[in-house]
Amino acid sequence: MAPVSAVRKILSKNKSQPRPLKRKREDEDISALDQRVKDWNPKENDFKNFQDLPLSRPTASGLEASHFKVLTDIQQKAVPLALKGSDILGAAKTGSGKTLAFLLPVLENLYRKRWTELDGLGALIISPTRELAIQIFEVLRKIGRNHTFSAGLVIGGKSLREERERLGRMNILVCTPGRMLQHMDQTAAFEIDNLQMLVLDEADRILDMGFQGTVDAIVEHLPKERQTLLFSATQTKKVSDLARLSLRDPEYVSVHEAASSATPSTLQQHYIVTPLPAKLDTLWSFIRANLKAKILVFLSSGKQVRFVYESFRHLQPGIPLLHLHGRQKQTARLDITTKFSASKNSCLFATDVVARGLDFPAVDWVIQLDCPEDADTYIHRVGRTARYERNGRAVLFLDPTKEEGMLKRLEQKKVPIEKINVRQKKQQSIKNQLQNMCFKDPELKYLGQKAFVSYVRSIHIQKDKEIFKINELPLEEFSASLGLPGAPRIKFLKGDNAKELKNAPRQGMSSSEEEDDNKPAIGGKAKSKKEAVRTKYDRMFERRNQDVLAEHYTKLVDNNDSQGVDVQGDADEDNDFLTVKRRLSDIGSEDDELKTKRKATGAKVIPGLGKEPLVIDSKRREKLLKSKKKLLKLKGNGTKLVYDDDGNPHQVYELENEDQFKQRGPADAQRAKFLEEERNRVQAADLLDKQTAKEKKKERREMKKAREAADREEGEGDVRAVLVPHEGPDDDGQLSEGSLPAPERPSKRPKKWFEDDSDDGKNSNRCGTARNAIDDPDSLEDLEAMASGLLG
Ligand SMILES: Nc1ncnc2c1ncn2[C@@H]1O[C@H](COP(=O)(O)OP(=O)(O)OP(=O)(O)O)[C@@H](O)[C@H]1O
Repeated sequence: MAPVSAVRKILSKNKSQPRPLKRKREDEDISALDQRVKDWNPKENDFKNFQDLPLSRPTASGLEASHFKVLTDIQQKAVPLALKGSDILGAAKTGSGKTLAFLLPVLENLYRKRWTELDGLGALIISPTRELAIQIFEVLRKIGRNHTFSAGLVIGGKSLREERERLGRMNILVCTPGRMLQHMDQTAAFEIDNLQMLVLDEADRILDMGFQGTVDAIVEHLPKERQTLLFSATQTKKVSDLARLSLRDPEYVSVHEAASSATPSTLQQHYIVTPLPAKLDTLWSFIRANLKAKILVFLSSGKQVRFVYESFRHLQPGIPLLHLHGRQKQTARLDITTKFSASKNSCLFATDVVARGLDFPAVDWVIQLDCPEDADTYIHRVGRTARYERNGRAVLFLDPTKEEGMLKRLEQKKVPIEKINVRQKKQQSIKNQLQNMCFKDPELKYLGQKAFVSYVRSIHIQKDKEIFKINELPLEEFSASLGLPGAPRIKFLKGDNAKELKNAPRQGMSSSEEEDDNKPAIGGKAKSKKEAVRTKYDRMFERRNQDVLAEHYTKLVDNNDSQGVDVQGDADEDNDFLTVKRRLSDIGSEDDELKTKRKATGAKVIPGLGKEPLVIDSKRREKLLKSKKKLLKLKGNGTKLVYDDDGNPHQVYELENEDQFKQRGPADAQRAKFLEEERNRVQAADLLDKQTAKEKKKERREMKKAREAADREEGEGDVRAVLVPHEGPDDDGQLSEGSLPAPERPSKRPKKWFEDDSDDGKNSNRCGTARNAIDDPDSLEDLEAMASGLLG
């Protein structure tokens, strides 16, 4: 997992005031602030700066230290309403400061509620991608530096157990939907009943088809009484979406709705029409002409990203190249975003995994080599440049078949875009070089083939057929332009039907958190057959040399000689519970055979398990009986029996006869019933576990509260926590499931963990604690090192 913060407690060094007196003062301050917020009327009060807002001292000083002074439009409109507790539907252009617009109310509202570590999770912030979640967490860390909340990041990439151990003590969580749901379902000690605020950043994306099931399930776990904030540059107003979140009279705050364009005014937007087979030449020529720029290039799939990155890298354009897509490891992804953020000139090839929310500083150009799936995606992609009053430029590459349709969509969304032409003099062709490279390097050729297939598939699955017309594309020439000897044959999956089309953008356009662009496109059926899901029963029957199953196995599987078993030839045709049909009456025939043999020879017969019976028909064989070891070999293993309540022995695995099985109804119905019963059983057990864990936790919390109250009375010290990411083991050791960590005893003053330009040593938190300087972390490892340094 990514870092999760630890709760730190800091001893106040201010000895001048007795402790109970200080606490009383703070209580009075918070009550006064609360009253100010209640009485405050944003319409009557003229305000431009953060210091004009009724904010707590920790937030105000955090904002100041982070150089935030003047509010942006969306902050001016949304923050006051959110401070007063309204549900908000916030819409504002990209790069206009929406992150602060929801983080400030989160900090302030929890602060005014006197939220402590013991109150559990107070706010949940959901982001569609890991990168964005990390970014939000970083901003939270900056402006929340002087608060006492614990905050964590739950985005996957590390073991569930590690995350689970710290979840119980978090006040604010920034997360991605999939991982969050996993915890909600599986972590007994994770309590969300107290949640006060739910925030969805990029709300329209989180509420769309790709995340629908997950988000609905998350919301089911949350209390209905809460404040909900939704933000996006392309906000959803769909009543059905809002109903799913049970918003209470939401305030729609849209600061740029009346504006003439949906994109920042500092953004220059162009498009060029370039035939599909010429697009790589045009991109190459563009990069060669802008070697000193910072360029972000969007492609429609991870495979395309890899091919263009690898082939351009071989060609050495003279600018650092980077690539990013959802199939990379988390550490690599973080490393690349950090590198691109820090670089002055570089070119990043990426999928839509970075299309939303990411705040790369000073990007000069956003190039859309592949057409976005819709105008909203276009708006988010170009929004990676021209952020917060900076200039930026964007170029959309369109092949002639897409020009008319896409322009129409952009116009409908108020996107001002102008056509420009490529200077033919500057156009260079790399087709021959690519062909040469693909010829010499089979791996590159293979990447090219996959890129081709994934491109065609991404067009095929698009919903908007006015833009994406697969039949009009010159695919043969396109494949040649990638350097391929011929266009790979593409067989579209049967699954690419209307139903799949609904989710198509998430698979084909690669913007999903769990991006999967490895779906088979060629020979899809054969592959899917091979990769069909294997159940535990399938695996059980595939096993060989298993003592317990040996007998059944030989009788049931791979035995086509109709002796006892009738195995179905084509697993694909059979969706039954088990793929094996049994004739159990035959299994019992062994005893009859033995009896006949004995009768015929007059010999003693000793039945063996899974072996030929041993017939004692000579002296030599009789001798065998004296050697236990040899006999064992012949006899095979013993039979394990289980006894029922009446004391009757049974085989461990008892197979019922087919007629009986059939009598109980069709196999499908039986399977459904079995699954349903098991599900209910597990759910009931889960509820019980959760309930027990909750009760234990509550008990401990009450004891702890009482203990702390006693401590405070004794004037032992002030309890404070700072927001700090943490991954190393806590000083209080492992936290067992369902239990709450014992409170840490503040023994020494924590080291300083954050520094920025304004931090001249005079800035201190409200407890007056000095901190040691540590640079801003730029990798997960740095975050971990920093946190463990602190804990050490
Ligand atoms: N009040 C402010 N004063 C100065 N800079 C600000 C202010 N608010 C935000 N910013 C800066 O503006 C930039 C964009 O902010 P942010 O990432 O919150 O935009 P956004 O509206 O969420 O964009 P997107 O729609 O792309 O997610 C950031 O670099 C942020 O630090």
